[in-house]
Amino acid sequence: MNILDKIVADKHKEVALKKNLIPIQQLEKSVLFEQETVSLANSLKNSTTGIIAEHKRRSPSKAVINQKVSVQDVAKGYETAGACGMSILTDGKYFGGSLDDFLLARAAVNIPLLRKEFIIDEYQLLEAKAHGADVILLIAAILTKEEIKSLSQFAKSLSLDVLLEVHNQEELQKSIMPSLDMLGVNNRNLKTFEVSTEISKTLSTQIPDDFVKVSESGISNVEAIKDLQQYGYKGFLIGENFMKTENPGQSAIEFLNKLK
Ligand SMILES: O=C(O)c1ccccc1NCC(=O)[C@H](O)[C@H](O)COP(=O)(O)O
Repeated sequence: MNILDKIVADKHKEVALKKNLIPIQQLEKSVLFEQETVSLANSLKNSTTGIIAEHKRRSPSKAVINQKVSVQDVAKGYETAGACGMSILTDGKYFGGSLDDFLLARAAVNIPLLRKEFIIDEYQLLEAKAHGADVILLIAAILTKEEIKSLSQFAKSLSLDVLLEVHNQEELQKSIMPSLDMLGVNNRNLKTFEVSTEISKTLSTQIPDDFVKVSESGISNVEAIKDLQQYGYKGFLIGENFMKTENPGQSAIEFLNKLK
């Protein structure tokens, strides 16, 4: 079994347990559930930099990245830097994240927040909404076309933006549908962990103009962004490059200063 299959198998068990612990009605009663969302897609469209900065303590490909920094400090640093949005890993087992991290970031900043999760069930979208998310991620590699359609439509009914992630042509072809706001190309093959921004370039011409194009993973310098902008990319998801430093917020500030 590859790592992605393992993550998804664990996620099914986790969601089944949570559904018994916290009923949907309780999620819907959260004050944040009623909060108006801010569109990441609009923020990217209006930006010349397009950085979505990520909070990521560890990962299957890199083990520990940063266990020391506080999520609030990271969030405030990213907002000060001028990031268009922040992505927060909420998976505990493989990434060391949590929904508590999400709440702390929500309380600290006003920029759009993306719940970075392995979404396989509508319940996780209600959780995202109840914790103040503006955007959710759907990963084509772990969902059927029908699941992408129903989950994205449900997310839109909750006023959440949808970022759909692909890694190859087949995933892209099954995913193009009007209930998505952004199409992300993950430069990391989630089964082998190989990383190359070439895949963003190759798939760029096949992404219709109606979607905001986002390039994800393995971006570590301003030159890579300038290059990807030539292929129509408006958003750039960066995690490790900031998180591996002692002060991720400060690293984002320096990075964006070079980009502006
Ligand atoms: O990062 C991993 O090792 C990983 C492994 C398996 C599934 C997902 C994984 N990462 C999620 C992401 O897509 C990245 O966190 C995100 O795009 C940022 O990437 P990076 O800038 O390379 O940290």
